[in-house]
Amino acid sequence: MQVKICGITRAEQGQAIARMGATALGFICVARSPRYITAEAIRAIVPHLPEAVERVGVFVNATPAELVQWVKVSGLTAVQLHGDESPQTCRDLREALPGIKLIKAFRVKHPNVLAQTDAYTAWVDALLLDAYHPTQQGGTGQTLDWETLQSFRPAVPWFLAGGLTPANVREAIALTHPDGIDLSSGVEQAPGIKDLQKVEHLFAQLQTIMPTPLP
Ligand SMILES: O=C(O)c1ccccc1N[C@@H]1O[C@H](COP(=O)(O)O)[C@@H](O)[C@H]1O
Repeated sequence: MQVKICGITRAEQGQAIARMGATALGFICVARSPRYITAEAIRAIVPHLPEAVERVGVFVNATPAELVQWVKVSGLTAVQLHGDESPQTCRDLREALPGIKLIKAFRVKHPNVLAQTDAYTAWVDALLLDAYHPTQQGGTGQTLDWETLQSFRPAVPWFLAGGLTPANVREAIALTHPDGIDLSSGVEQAPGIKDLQKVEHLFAQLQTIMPTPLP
């Protein structure tokens, strides 16, 4: 099970969370987010992290040229496309960002969004499903209707996101069987500041359902 913890802004927190067993750390590269971090600040954090941990930049409708520049400056190993990026944009990014993993995120307003994901799987490494919110693009703490995801089995691995917490993560996994989970506001004390006790509680919960969830 992949475990991505998103909204990292501090090196010591990223390091501690990686040590607890996160397989990926997310950095919010969206200027209007309260969890925003610059490319230069990510670059300063990266040397403190284990090499094996994926460093995921989260973007909303950034252009390919902007993404190339962010990756070059920051040391990201993956980008999460959390806006309305088209399959063609993902295809272009595949070429523009060789060696960088692409994760296409969908904010699921209605279950029919799931059918749209098929058009992306040839161009991305993973999908991510997040909850829909009318005014915010992510980090909302809203959950999806997990019942509607029970038979979601795309051709690439997928992450469940949206309002996951140490208290609900076991039920969410049991109902949806994702390849990975992604948590942000459910393990933070304030936007951009993680609550390490909550993260520890999360991994303790995961340990009860997967004896060896950690890398
Ligand atoms: O966290 C943000 O501020 C954010 C801003 C813009 C796009 C995505 C953002 N976060 C992503 O939201 C999901 C779920 O967050 P939560 O667990 O419900 O708080 C996660 O994938 C973040 O990467």
